[in-house]
Amino acid sequence: MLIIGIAGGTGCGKTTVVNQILNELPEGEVGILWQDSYYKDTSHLSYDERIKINFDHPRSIDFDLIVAHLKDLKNNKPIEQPVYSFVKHNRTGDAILTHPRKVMIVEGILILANPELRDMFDIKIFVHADSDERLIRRLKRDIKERGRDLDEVLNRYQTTLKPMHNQFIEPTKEYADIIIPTNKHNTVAIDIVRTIINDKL
Ligand SMILES: Nc1ncnc2c1ncn2[C@@H]1O[C@H](COP(=O)(O)OP(=O)(O)O)[C@@H](O)[C@H]1O
Ligand SMILES: Nc1ccn([C@@H]2O[C@H](COP(=O)(O)O)[C@@H](O)[C@H]2O)c(=O)n1
Repeated sequence: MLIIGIAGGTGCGKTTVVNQILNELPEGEVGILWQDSYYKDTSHLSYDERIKINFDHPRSIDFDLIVAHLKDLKNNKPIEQPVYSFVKHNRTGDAILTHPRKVMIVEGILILANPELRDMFDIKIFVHADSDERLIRRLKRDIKERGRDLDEVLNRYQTTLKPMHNQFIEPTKEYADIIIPTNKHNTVAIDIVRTIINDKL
């Protein structure tokens, strides 16, 4: 099994890169773990308490569960990946049966910040877009897809997202084997990643 970690700040284009890689590889050979699926269970908190959580800090993520799931997949065991709701700020209680595949991708803002998880990756990719570009993309996406408004996104950006990005996410760029710039669509980088994956398979 080849395990690829894809990190980068919110809105940099990680999901887009994952989908581009998926399109380039044979169906059924690639599986994905989304870091967002592994936000800690917050069922014990009220909605008003949940919206105050700092979702850009590593302690908001259940890294132990990601690592355990990745180990199971490596041992050829399927796992139940939790489903997360950005609207409820909590796990939904559902899970997606995720089977081991030749290539497993782990995607998320903080996946290179946890040493145990980081050490499990054969290839580490950091997707980069300038912070103004990421903020614009995040604003559009969160309003359209995640039930947010302008004030919520800008307030979260100033209070937690930007400082956490500078403290925990940007520094993990140094661990990357490949940095993909996505201020524009970058088909050359995707071709290179596809070639590397095919080479290793
Ligand atoms: N290279 C790019 N150029 C322009 N827009 C992009 C690019 N990559 C992603 N986007 C757009 O930016 C938004 C956030 O991208 P996404 O892949 O969801 O980022 P992430 O998963 O890193 O948060 C999406 O609406 C997506 O269509
Ligand atoms: N309930 C939540 C949980 C997380 N977020 C934000 O999601 C971002 C990470 O996801 P990307 O797809 O953008 O990589 C992160 O920056 C959190 O602030 C949220 O808004 N609500």
